[in-house]
Amino acid sequence: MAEKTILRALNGEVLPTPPVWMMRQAGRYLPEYRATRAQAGDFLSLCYNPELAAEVTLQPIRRYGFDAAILFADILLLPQALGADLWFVTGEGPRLSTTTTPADFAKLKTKDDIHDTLAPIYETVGILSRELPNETTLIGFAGAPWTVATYMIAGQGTKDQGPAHALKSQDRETFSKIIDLLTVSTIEYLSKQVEAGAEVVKLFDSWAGSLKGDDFQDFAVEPTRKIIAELKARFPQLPVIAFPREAGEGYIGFHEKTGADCVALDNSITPEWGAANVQIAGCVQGNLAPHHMVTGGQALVDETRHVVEAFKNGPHIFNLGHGITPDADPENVALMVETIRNG
Ligand SMILES: Cc1c2[nH]c(c1CCC(=O)O)Cc1[nH]c(c(CCC(=O)O)c1C)Cc1[nH]c(c(CCC(=O)O)c1C)Cc1[nH]c(c(C)c1CCC(=O)O)C2
Repeated sequence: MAEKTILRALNGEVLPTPPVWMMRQAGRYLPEYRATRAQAGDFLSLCYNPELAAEVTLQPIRRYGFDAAILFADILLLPQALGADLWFVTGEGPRLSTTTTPADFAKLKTKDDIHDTLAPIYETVGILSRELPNETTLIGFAGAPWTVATYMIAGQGTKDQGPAHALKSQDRETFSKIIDLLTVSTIEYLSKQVEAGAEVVKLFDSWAGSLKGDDFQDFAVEPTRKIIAELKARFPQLPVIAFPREAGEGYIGFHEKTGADCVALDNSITPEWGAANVQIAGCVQGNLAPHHMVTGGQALVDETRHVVEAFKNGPHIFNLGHGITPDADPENVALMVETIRNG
């Protein structure tokens, strides 16, 4: 039987205390992260510097003793490896060269040509698998194809993913080709992470909630199912976490439809709803609202206890419902961890 708490929960075990980690746990709310990022120069230079990327991954483990470390990288490194230009505008977010026409698509590389660009990421994974404490699980990740496609098509983050929805209806062929290229490339990218030492992988589908009806099946469920099926063919023991953020009713049956071992829940659903409708099918991860890491106090303690209590009868990994924000207070994170572990 697996020893590490995260692997035990992913294997379906119900633990007396849920293991815990946080999305974006290595991030700007930590002064030591800001210092290392300044040393690297900027965010992308940090992602591609294996020593420093490993250092920021380890910082929250040292501070809080989280049960898992997530590789420090970004979901947009894959489109960059496929040939898109990528840069970050401070205070605004990512920008990419757009892929919207057959000619744009034809310029992209193939799934077999991504590894030169991504080699430093695999090196970071290798360093982490050697340096992490024995009890800490190493999580690799990628964006799910739909979410990554929304950025490639719009060239930036969008509120409603309008440009991706438009391409989907106006040039279905090009849109589908982008999704398919991302699907096969993600399989190769995650396989290399696993070979380098990732013990679990997570697929971030941050914009799954904007896919409705058949689109949710075709572009959130199906690419995720294909990626998981091929990864499990290659690595039969590999646990996979899927995060179809704001899927709502779409969360129901997501384990069975995709083969995910764990489904991560966001804050748009209550823990009770998640337990009754999603955890019945397997492990869930979540779902404390990230604002508690800013506001703290008794509400943080009460809500942390509420989440633990609601999920206590099934396999559960404690996490936030989305990434911790830069304005969070590191003391509040300590209070959350203390509350989970000591009641
Ligand atoms: C949509 C998306 C992106 N990146 C990611 C998603 C999906 C999850 C989600 O919905 O949050 C995922 C991601 N981004 C990052 C990680 C590393 C692992 C982790 O800490 O969870 C992961 C898993 C680091 C990061 N990725 C980014 C930062 C902040 C960069 C900085 O230091 O300035 C970090 C730590 C930048 C980023 N990267 C992206 C955006 C939109 C931004 C800008 C927004 C922001 O500033 O928070 C794309």
